[in-house]
Amino acid sequence: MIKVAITGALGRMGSNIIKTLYNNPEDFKIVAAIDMPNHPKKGADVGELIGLGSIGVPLETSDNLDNVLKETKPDVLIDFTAPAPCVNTVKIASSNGVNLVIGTTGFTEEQRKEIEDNINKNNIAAVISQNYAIGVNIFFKTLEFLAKKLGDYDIEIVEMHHRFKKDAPSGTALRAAEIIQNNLNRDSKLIYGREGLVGERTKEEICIHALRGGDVVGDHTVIFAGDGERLELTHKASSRQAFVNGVVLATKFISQKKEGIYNTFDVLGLNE
Ligand SMILES: NC(=O)C1=CN([C@@H]2O[C@H](COP(=O)(O)OP(=O)(O)OC[C@H]3O[C@@H](n4cnc5c(N)ncnc54)[C@H](OP(=O)(O)O)[C@@H]3O)[C@@H](O)[C@H]2O)C=CC1
Ligand SMILES: O=C(O)C1=N[C@H](C(=O)O)C[C@H](O)C1
Repeated sequence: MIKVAITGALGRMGSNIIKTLYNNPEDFKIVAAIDMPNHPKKGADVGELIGLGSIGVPLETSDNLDNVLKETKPDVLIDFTAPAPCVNTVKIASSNGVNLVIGTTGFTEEQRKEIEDNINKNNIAAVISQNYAIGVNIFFKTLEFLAKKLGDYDIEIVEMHHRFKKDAPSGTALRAAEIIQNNLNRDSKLIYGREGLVGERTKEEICIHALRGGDVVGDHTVIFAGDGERLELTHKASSRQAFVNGVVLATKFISQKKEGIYNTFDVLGLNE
């Protein structure tokens, strides 16, 4: 039985993760659910707040995270919040020896380094992934192959998400670009959208276009455009359950690890 704490418990991802973990009592026990500091519903049953009915877990707030972790002693903390609160959560969780599953995106380079330094310094284990959907990880793996084989083609990335998404471009689009760049046999340069008299496209450009609107869960397309043809690789998430299913696997995986930083390729055995 894995004891789990969730930060961002009332959010789109956090609430769906709680529902799934609660429905798998043989594997998971939710010991803490945490959201915004000074939340007006602090102390209320989290299950009631997310439409699950009573689950006997009171809403805690992240200003009290250190005490909550000391009292509830989770094996794993799952974070789907925003960059600054996630960095703070990592510091507190790692100093309490709690392993992590991190899904938050939109970090600066400095924030990413701070997260990694804290995990390493405290000898805990963490999975960090910009996208927990199994299909997206196969999409990433396919991009390794396509970048090697179609390296001469012009490469563009298009992502679309719901109107509430705060970071752009998506973490998934940035990770896709990174994978492509690591597998291209030539120089490349990331750019973000185009406007004005942009002139002829250079071969080096990999341009990311971020679309926002409606309730789109998460669409990503990478276009390899050559002379007389183009190849488009698309993944579309139609339900957040796709991400949640990967989070469940990552939580089981990281509960068995002592230390180190892992990604979803490690969880899914895609490095072999
Ligand atoms: N890796 C992956 O597979 C996926 C990653 N994501 C990423 O996960 C993150 C969350 O996404 P989503 O669930 O849609 O976002 P939401 O805004 O729905 O959820 C975030 C939750 O965290 C809360 N929160 C904000 N600040 C704090 C804080 N200081 N302490 C505790 N809780 C806080 C928010 O409260 P409030 O609403 O009051 O601000 C909200 O309840 C994003 O970065 C997103 O890109 C999303 C889907 C999949
Ligand atoms: O905010 C979201 O919703 C999502 N965020 C992740 C990202 O930034 O890539 C993953 C997914 O696309 C949904």
